[in-house]
Amino acid sequence: MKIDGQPYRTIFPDGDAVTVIDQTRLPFAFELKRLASLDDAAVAIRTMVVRGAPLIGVTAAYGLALAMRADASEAGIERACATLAATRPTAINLRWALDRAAAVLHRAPEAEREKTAFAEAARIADEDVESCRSIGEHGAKILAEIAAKKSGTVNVLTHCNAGWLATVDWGTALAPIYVAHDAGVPVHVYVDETRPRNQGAALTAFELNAHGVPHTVIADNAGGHLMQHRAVDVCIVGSDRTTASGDVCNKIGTYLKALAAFDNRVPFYAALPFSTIDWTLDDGVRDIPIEERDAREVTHLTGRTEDGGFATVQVVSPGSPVANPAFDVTPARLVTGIITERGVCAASHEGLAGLYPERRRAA
Ligand SMILES: CSC[C@H]1O[C@H](OP(=O)(O)O)[C@H](O)[C@@H]1O
Repeated sequence: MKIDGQPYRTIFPDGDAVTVIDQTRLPFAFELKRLASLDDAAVAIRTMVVRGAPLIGVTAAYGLALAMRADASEAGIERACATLAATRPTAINLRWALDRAAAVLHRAPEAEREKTAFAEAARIADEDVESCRSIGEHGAKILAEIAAKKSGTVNVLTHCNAGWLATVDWGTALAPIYVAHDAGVPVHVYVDETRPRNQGAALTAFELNAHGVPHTVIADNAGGHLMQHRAVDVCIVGSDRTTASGDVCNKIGTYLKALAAFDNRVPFYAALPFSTIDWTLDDGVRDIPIEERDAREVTHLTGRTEDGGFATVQVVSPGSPVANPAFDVTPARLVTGIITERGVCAASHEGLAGLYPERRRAA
């Protein structure tokens, strides 16, 4: 997407390294960061310099390529994959990208593995851009239908950041909003701030401001009230891992929005590319690993001071124990539909197998 008229991807090759947007500095500073080694890539994922399931996967693929420069042996591939896989456990795109790139590398001569790995990472990145653009096209039809039916602005609620900053470009949940907005469909977005990392308030708001999309930032706890008062026409969220049965794992708090949507008969969609589907799982609540992040993310907040600097302050009573699960799972029964690069389907085995027949399980 564009920043001050300049087109950007969230990650791109930069000589013998890769450059990413440092998302920990947004929205108050737009800074680029060079990743020149496996460890640089691993730290960037773990500390959320880069975040968002598809972007995590692409960064891991480039991290594997950077690792090949140092050690392109079979053991080097395994060690690099283990290091990158250990950074964050929930987004399936990480494992998916590493498995895909490693399979290509095992078939390549050792001397060609660095070049081969960079080429595969670039292919994964390009595919992500095309998948997300297609998600936007399919999802925009839903928004256009709602706007036409009500003869007015379609109000979308979204949670966390599933925009172009969470992918290589376009985004997943925000892609339909960009496509609809650019096509002249009147769209307004309620942006959940999304405690504790505030990806909504910091990143989604930054994106929508940059693209000129009307939006309103709200406290996480306001969404249910707005849905009760018919202020929300549809919810669209992203996903870090969706099971073959349509259970949707996403940022903590998504499940609560889905419950409020279900209770108020507000359509609730998850937008995700093929690389976010875990075909090996059926019961997401039971089987998807939920990342537990550092307590400091809950006890402290970092933001801009009145004089334009940065500061971190404590917001929780000292000494109180803290829990910080980073994701939750919305059961398929609460999901109206899944918006993918191949179209929109029901959140079910049948729905997903209909879009991905090559994944249909033997009866
Ligand atoms: C398009 S994936 C976006 C997804 O990733 C976010 O998690 P995190 O910021 O911790 O990487 C969140 O769950 C978003 O919905």
